[in-house]
Amino acid sequence: MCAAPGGKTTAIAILMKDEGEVVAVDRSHNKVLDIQKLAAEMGLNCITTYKLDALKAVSRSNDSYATTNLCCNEKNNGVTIQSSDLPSLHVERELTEEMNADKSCENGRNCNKTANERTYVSKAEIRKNIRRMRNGPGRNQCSGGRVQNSKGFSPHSFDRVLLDAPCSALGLRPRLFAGEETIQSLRNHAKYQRRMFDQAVQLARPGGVIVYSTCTINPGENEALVRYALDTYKFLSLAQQHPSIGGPGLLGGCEFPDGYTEEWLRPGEEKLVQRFDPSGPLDTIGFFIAKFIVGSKDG
Ligand SMILES: C[S@@+](CC[C@H](N)C(=O)[O-])C[C@H]1O[C@@H](n2cnc3c(N)ncnc32)[C@H](O)[C@@H]1O
Repeated sequence: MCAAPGGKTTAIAILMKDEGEVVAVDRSHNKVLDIQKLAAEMGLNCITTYKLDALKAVSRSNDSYATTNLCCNEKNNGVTIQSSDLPSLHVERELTEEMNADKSCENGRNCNKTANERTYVSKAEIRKNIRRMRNGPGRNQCSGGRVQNSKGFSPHSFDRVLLDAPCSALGLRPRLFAGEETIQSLRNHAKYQRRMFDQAVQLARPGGVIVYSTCTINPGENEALVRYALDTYKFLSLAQQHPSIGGPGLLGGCEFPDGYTEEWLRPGEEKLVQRFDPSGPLDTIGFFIAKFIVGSKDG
């Protein structure tokens, strides 16, 4: 979940020796294309991509597996457009010439066509076509590939779920704190992540694994999410991670002056998560990883 641009998706596929199936979803059409491109560049075939909002990752219908629709590009009968299928540059020249010819006609010079023969192509249209040829089609017109739209997956569809959640990114060096986040926006990230995690919990089968990760050092989006997960879903337990190179998680919690409280980890849990601190001895960005085993969901 939240897979674009596909760094972790492709790493997982490589660890799986390109066998089995890795389903990568992201809510952004163009970013899903980025995953496809990366997978193709790396010669990986076991990755299936979908455009899907992680907040709606669980299907509301009874359809098994994914309910998918073609997002666009129906005219191509499902054939992925390769760059060689795009109009070539000589067409660009022809269009430019046509544009110039139109201009001449407008000026009443060098015009061999009768008014009826002339097909009017506006300059804006020509410019748009030239742009499309250079850059590929626009955002909502399938920029060079097909993106399948998923309506969600049935509960328990997956052996393992990685939720690499969108976050405040307070661990990204050298930016770190860019001043864009407020206390409220940090709390909003946490709310959003919990809702995505709720979906991940439903998608993972009993006996499966959920990994939650962020690239922020904000405990509200990390340790507090783990607390929420363990307190809400009694069938989840933290699992040891291999390799384990990050530092321990934060114990305790925090009470803010406005009364808002965050509960973090309890003794024994801190060594089961990995916290990467950009100010620490490891030369890394800030990052956080928690791995959960999904127990029986009955009772
Ligand atoms: C931290 S990045 C993921 C990086 C990626 N996992 C990788 O390793 O290459 C977060 C991603 O979440 C996606 N995203 C944000 N909100 C989403 C949502 N509601 N549903 C699905 N994806 C979402 C963004 O488009 C972004 O690509």
